[in-house]
Amino acid sequence: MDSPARVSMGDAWSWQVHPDMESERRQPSFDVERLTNILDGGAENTALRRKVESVIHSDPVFSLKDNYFMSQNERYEAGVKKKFHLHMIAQRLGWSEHSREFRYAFRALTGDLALGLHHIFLKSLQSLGSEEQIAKWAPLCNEFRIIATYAQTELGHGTYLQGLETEATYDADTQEFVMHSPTLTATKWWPGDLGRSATHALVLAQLICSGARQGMHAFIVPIRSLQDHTLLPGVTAGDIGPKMDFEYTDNGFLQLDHVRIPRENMLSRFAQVLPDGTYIKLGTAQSNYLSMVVVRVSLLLDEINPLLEKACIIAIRYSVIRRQSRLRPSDPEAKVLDYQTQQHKLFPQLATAYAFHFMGTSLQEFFEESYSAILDRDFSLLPELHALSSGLKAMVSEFCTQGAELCRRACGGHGYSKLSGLPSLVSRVTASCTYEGENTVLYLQVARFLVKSYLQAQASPGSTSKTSLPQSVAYLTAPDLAKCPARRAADFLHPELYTRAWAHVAVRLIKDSAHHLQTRLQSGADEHEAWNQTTVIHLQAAKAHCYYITVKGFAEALQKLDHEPAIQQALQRLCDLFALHGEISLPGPALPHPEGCHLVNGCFRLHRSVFKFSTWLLRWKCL
Ligand SMILES: CCCCCCC/C=C/C(=O)SCCNC(=O)CCNC(=O)[C@H](O)C(C)(C)COP(=O)(O)OP(=O)(O)OC[C@H]1O[C@@H](n2cnc3c(N)ncnc32)[C@H](O)[C@@H]1OP(=O)(O)O
Ligand SMILES: Cc1cc2nc3c(=O)[nH]c(=O)nc-3n(C[C@H](O)[C@H](O)[C@H](O)COP(=O)(O)OP(=O)(O)OC[C@H]3O[C@@H](n4cnc5c(N)ncnc54)[C@H](O)[C@@H]3O)c2cc1C
Repeated sequence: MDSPARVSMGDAWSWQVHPDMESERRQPSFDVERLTNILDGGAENTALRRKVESVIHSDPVFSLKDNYFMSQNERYEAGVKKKFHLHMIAQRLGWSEHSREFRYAFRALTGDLALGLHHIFLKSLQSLGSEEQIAKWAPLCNEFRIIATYAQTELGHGTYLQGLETEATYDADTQEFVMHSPTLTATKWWPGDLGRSATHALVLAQLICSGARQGMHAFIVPIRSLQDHTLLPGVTAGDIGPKMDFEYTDNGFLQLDHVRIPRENMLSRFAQVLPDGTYIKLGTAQSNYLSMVVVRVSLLLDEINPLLEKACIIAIRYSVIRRQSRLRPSDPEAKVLDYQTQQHKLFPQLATAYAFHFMGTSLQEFFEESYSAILDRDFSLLPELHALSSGLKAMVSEFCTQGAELCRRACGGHGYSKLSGLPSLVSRVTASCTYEGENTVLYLQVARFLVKSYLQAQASPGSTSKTSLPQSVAYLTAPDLAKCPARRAADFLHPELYTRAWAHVAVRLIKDSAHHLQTRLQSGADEHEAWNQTTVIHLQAAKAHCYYITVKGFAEALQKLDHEPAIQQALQRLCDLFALHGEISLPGPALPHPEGCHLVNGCFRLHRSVFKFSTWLLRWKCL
């Protein structure tokens, strides 16, 4: 069970649970252990998670007590020490690289480990490498005989991958690639573990062979000696210096001066260069972007949403034991959680964390189904997977960043103390809006997919482009709501209604964005200018689509809990709150339309009643 909150009992500090916390936890309406099992994916996983957590929390090497008093160098050294200490524990206990044990250990350590990019290198190797290359390099990584990073972003380009300047020129005479940074802006900048740790880098570079530029490909480049860790000839690298967070990761820079690597070092699942320099394309133009899709999906459940979950737990526990001011002059000082404004700050964040948990689980299932097909070079599901992973990474990181900051502010002065844990959660989750694809750019990728899907849905029946739509946009062809069926506020508490309402909002925005685009084109703007002039509404459409996907995923997950009525009812309140609060937190999509206003007005009235339900529920689960 949860560790007792250390509290002051008069003058003596004790490890007993605070009486206010104790009272909140008394007489739950549902079986908390069963809900815990559901969130863990089964009782067996709960037991395993707790076993791993006890190993981590009882080991003094993993103590966090000095974290906030360390310099950047000390944080980095501590991160490396913890990483290898965990690796030795894993070897001793038989935890394998992709095991549940490792996931639980990482989560228990709040990712406070160095060499995070070493694992992103491994994911990229498994996505882009041939079976032979995986067989060669994966064991070296798993046994830490090499330490690797993923070096894609340059000083001059992070988003626009077609603009990457690092070159990989094939020399048929020696069957080697010549890796070179032709300009200052070609300097690789940001890759984690590059500044001091990595011995190898997966360098994403423009392939030049047979006299042509073939686009971005991935090359394994040795950068430091395995004997004495010094930089190899032609390699300049170092740390990029202080950052907003991630002090335990040595984000670095890299310049290559005509560094030669063997032909076999280009990852070749989707493209090959033959000894004579012939280029063989085995995938699509974007196949080498696959590793970013893989990482975006993995970050949702393993890195980003857990940061909001932790912020909610800290802030709601604080709000139960913090007493401030009086609800009535004759009352004792009130728990700040009893103020509706405090509930209005925190409960939607908790609902969001639960919504993202269930959505992330269903995205993971879709990912596993489509990823294995893509590895076999069936790319039919890749456009939908790219759109889903891009949009949901953008939305989850945006909402988790906003939510964690709200939780921090809800804790008053203590929320500004690093010792609360909240400032670090906020500064860490903030980075997720930028890394692995800047959010605006990723939302626009979704918008591009939505406009294409909408036009496909509008194509005349029987026309060649009238093929069936991908599952996640099937709602574009569903019969639209002629009028909002709700007649009173309580009608909005029906998942089927609010899911359809969100589909309606998304369809309307997608339709508006497509029509705006058409109008610009008809007024004479070329396709690029017309697109740029309508990107703000495209962004709204993409956000509404992602919110609809999340509401739908959460509601569908709860339908599978009929055998757990008490838990289902409790989580239903969270789903209601997430769905309805979205109409307020994303006011743009709903307001302009009569139904939309009806929906929002209903939400405001309803919001309070949902809060009443949730006050009682939510104090419980996360305490
Ligand atoms: C514990 C540790 C935690 C922290 C770890 C942090 C680690 C961080 C690592 C990094 O940040 S690594 C670097 C990440 N960088 C990016 O994500 C770059 C973002 N930019 C892009 O993804 C692309 O450049 C773009 C913005 C999507 C643009 O692509 P492009 O330049 O090719 O032009 P478009 O015309 O927009 O797209 C053409 C075509 O390609 C499809 N597409 C684009 N990306 C993908 C993809 N990833 N997978 C599949 N398909 C993709 C796009 O939909 C277009 O398709 P069509 O519409 O033409 O069919
Ligand atoms: C903590 C952290 C860790 C990182 N780790 C790594 C790593 O390990 N390896 C690695 O390769 N990279 C890494 N990165 C780099 C990261 O991937 C890039 O910062 C990210 O892709 C954004 O690119 P950029 O910084 O060039 O910003 P830009 O792309 O220049 O974005 C700047 C602004 O321009 C806007 N913009 C850009 N293009 C468009 C467009 N087409 N339409 C509309 N607006 C646009 C963006 O929305 C944004 O507002 C890391 C970054 C951070 C913060």
